[in-house]
Amino acid sequence: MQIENLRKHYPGAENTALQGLSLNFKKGIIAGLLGPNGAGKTTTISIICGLVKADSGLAKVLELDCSNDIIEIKKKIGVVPQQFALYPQLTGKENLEYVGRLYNIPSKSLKGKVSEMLAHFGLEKHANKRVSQYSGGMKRRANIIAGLLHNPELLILDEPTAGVDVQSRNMILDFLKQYNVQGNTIIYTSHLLEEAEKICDDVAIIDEGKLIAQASPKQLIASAEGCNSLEDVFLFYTGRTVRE
Ligand SMILES: Nc1ncnc2c1ncn2[C@@H]1O[C@H](COP(=O)(O)OP(=O)(O)OP(=O)(O)O)[C@@H](O)[C@H]1O
Repeated sequence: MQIENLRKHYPGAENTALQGLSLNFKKGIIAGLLGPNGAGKTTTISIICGLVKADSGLAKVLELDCSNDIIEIKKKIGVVPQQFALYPQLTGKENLEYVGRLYNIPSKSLKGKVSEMLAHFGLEKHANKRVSQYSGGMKRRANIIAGLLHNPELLILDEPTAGVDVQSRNMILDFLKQYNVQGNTIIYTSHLLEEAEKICDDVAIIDEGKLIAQASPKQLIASAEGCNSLEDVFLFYTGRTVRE
């Protein structure tokens, strides 16, 4: 992913969401896009996925231009949004089969793939339950499956472990590591810095729509004075003031 001097001001908004954001993530890694509330993480992801149009600047993924090649990009990337992208009145299985059809997964293989993923994420017993009856952790896991059913080479997740218990979180993180080992790239946002420190190869800390620091968690910790963890580094660069 390559972002250069990206700017975005939402019409009528008080603050500018992205103020010349530049950053690169290499292929094949697990990358963390970190920042306080309102830093511009979701806006960045939305521009990459073609959901939001930047005012200016360049955004490329997999050598494709996010403002022109969005149809091609959508085939190759998977996006797991912060909000659940599931129909509450449909069962988990129905939701995922619907998503699979949107991605043109052949119906012959779709049912098998959905069953396999439901089992992998510990949801096989709940496949025929309506999503409205799922717990928060179950919805999170189903939401992740919906983003990767088509086997994307780049998976982008916006706070995939928000509000889940330790068991679900471990399952999700183990899956992400495994998916990465298979050669896929992962970019994810999280407010859980201990988690990001454990799984990310490269971390970009952004604040007020700009890049503040980028390196591996180890390098960031070593180069920021008095810091022993990624959370220390985060506070070192972004301060202790509570954001709106
Ligand atoms: N649709 C919108 N209309 C107006 N302003 C918006 C809109 N979406 C985001 N913003 C503003 O843009 C800025 C960046 O928001 P964004 O959601 O990208 O941040 P974030 O880093 O993802 O935050 P969080 O960690 O809280 O999810 C904030 O000031 C936010 O209020």
